[in-house]
Amino acid sequence: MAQAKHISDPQGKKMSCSKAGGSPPPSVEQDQSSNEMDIKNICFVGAGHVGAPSATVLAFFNPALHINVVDISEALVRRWNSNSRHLPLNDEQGLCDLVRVTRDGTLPTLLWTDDDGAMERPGRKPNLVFSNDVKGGVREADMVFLCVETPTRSEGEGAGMAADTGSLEKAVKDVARWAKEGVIVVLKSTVPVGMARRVREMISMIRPTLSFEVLSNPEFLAEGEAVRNLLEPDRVLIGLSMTSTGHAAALALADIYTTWIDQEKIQKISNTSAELAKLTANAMLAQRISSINTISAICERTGAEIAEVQTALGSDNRIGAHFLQAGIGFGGSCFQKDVLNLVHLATSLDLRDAGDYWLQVLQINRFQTRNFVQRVISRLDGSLADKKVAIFGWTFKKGTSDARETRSFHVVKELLKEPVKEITIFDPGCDLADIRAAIRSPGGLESGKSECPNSNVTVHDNPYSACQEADAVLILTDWEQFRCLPDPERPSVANPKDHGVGAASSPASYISLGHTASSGVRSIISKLSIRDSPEQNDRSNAFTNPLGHLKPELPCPADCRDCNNKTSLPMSADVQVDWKRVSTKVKSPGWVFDGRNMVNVGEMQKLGFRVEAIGKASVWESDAY
Ligand SMILES: NC(=O)c1ccc[n+]([C@@H]2O[C@H](COP(=O)([O-])OP(=O)(O)OC[C@H]3O[C@@H](n4cnc5c(N)ncnc54)[C@H](O)[C@@H]3O)[C@@H](O)[C@H]2O)c1
Ligand SMILES: O=c1ccn([C@@H]2O[C@H](COP(=O)(O)OP(=O)(O)O[C@H]3O[C@H](CO)[C@@H](O)[C@H](O)[C@H]3O)[C@@H](O)[C@H]2O)c(=O)[nH]1
Repeated sequence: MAQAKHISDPQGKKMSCSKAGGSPPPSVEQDQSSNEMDIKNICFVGAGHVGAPSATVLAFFNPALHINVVDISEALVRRWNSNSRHLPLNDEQGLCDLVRVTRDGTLPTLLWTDDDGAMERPGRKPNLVFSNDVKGGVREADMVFLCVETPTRSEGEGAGMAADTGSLEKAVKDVARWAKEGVIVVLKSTVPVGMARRVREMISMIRPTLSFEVLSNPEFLAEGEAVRNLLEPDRVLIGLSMTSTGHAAALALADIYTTWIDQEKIQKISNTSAELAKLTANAMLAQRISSINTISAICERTGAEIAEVQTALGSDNRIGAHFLQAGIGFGGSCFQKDVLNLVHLATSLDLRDAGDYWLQVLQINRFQTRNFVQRVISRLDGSLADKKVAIFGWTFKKGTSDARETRSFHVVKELLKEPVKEITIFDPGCDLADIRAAIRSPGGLESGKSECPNSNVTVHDNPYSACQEADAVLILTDWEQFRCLPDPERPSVANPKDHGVGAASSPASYISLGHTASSGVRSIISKLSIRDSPEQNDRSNAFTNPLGHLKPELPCPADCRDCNNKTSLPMSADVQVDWKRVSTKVKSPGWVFDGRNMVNVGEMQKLGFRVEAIGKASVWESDAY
């Protein structure tokens, strides 16, 4: 077991958690520094997009803590324990190496000093364990982070609006049943406002004698940037109940974060404020996208150019340049559900106008997708009968293999309302099997086939077969691979299958990715090298420079299930679509509908394409469609 991490207050007094049902102290202003909690063992419940990267980064910077990550999914845990070829989330740059360091430990290495001497840097013991043992993980823990999914409820009261907290409640029951005295429960999932209070009530009801605290610690990482966001968050919110034990628990959590995050970034606020701030952050980001998308539609009809408008807006410091990229609408597992959650909250508080305001953000998102599809149909002579449409991009954004709530799905669904002859789908980062599963899922695209019995949707592992004889290519995800740049030196894909799975997860590619545009990896490298300084090492004892220390991996066993279930990512991240080659495949006049403003229209025209771009009036027909 790793050495105990001792978290103490400046005055060194001790205080244990109070019973949940106990009466709160008279004032929140009382002695907030008089607490000491001995955190040695942490459990993360949920090894998904949030739980696993959060646990890994926390384990990395806190080598003295033991971290268990537990999940009910056997397949997922098997992959977290596998050879790095099969690690989940291998599109999260830097994550694979951090997992290897923390899960496997490291070897001692020699370091060269300034005077050409050498000193041995000791290896590091493993302190991260993935398992399905929820009971064991919770039982040992001084602190439990709940990181399970909270999708929109599909049935019952609030269906289609409220968050489904079923998985969270199940995890809370497990905590109530098995947790030890004094446990700190940390809500990392995005939850409805009031959830911390409900969790407190649930636990006290199930186990009235247990002493515990509940903190809200919503996560703000974005997929594809998880490691960078976790290393350098804009802020860390710690929501607490304003009691002395609440403060003590918040202090214990803050002390763990300050092993790598500046104290000033940690905001201690009430549980309710933290819950509402998380929903509002996502709602406001979504709102900006919907706002700019309405303007892009106006641009298309007036001749104004969205790129110019965006630059003008973004250079106003009060507005800022982020989240002003017009497109076919926002996707992903969070924005829609969190806006709906906010609408549901406002409506349930009898604030109908406030709810309607946020609902409009989602209506505009749907409008934007329909508007784009209408434009496609209009340019293709008002009918898709006998037309083949090639979709470039399935994931909800670049840099992730995740296609939850992707707008591409909705575009294809809209297209299938027409008697379209054929739709092909190509995505450079999404597992082909996942795309096929989404098409076949209940409510998936095949349900559209009844409206369009002759339709034919196929998934391709390269862009060239997808666009063979296509009447139009639709760019729906902002993958860098789709850019058409005036650079004759840029490599093209001779055989896309040469650049396969795992490219982003081997140590070699970690280094090679460092010189690409990856700010995530650069950020890790710079953080790690900063921590080479003795002062930094003393502060947290954190391990540095994992690249020289990684333990060699054992090959997969002959019967490795994950080798047999091999995923197939078609292209590597630094290879562009060869648009010249595409131009030889598609049907004349070479329509390209750029839903993410990825291609350089001038360059594409030189190749003979007709491009219709978001937020740009058509140069091919003067009349509005
Ligand atoms: N995905 C993101 O980028 C992101 C970012 C910030 C916040 N969030 C929020 O974080 C939460 C988790 O999101 P996610 O994307 O990581 O979800 P996910 O689906 O990727 O992972 C959730 C995991 O929890 C496991 N799980 C469910 N119930 C369990 C239980 N009772 N015991 C043990 N394991 C259980 C599931 O098997 C799954 O692996 C959600 O509330 C989400 O809104 C997500
Ligand atoms: O200017 C922009 C920016 C984004 N998008 C789209 O918006 C969606 C969401 O993008 P992004 O926010 O980058 O991805 P997520 O991984 O969904 O992250 C969001 O949702 C997470 C889950 O709550 C939060 O933690 C993050 O802070 C929040 O950015 C994607 O479809 C993007 O293509 C645009 O259309 N225009």
